[in-house]
Amino acid sequence: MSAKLKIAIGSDHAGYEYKEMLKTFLQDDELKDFGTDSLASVDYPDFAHPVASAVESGAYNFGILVCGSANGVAITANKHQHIRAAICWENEIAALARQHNNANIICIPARFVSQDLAKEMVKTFLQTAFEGGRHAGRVDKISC
Ligand SMILES: O=C(CO)[C@H](O)[C@H](O)[C@H](O)COP(=O)(O)O
Repeated sequence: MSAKLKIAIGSDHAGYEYKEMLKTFLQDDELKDFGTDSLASVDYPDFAHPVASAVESGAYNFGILVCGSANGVAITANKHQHIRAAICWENEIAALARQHNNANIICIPARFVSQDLAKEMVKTFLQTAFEGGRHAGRVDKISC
């Protein structure tokens, strides 16, 4: 039996419905929802920063962020020193984000992918290991 993952999740209004759907999908994991809590218009940094901080602190294994294009939440999360937030729009990209980049936050563009694909990508992201090897030195060089 594998250990429960601790996952931080957040979205803006554009990602709210996907976030709620993913919470149901991931009900067997330990999930903390950092908001938003409705479809009312909000500012994505107000939710991306708390999710990134939660993962950066080590309290959570992974983060999931959802907004319209995923650009806003990814740009925000990647301001954090130990965060590697990857925008994913195909399942293979979600796998590569883990295998090659050791990404710790998946950023989903709710306005451009289906809910089924979002679920598939999240499952892949959470279940795929970092390959290390030649990728480890490259990932180490990201921080400046
Ligand atoms: O990446 C984003 C912002 O840079 C997101 O796609 C936001 O969800 C989007 O900008 C929200 O747009 P809206 O017109 O305010 O709904």
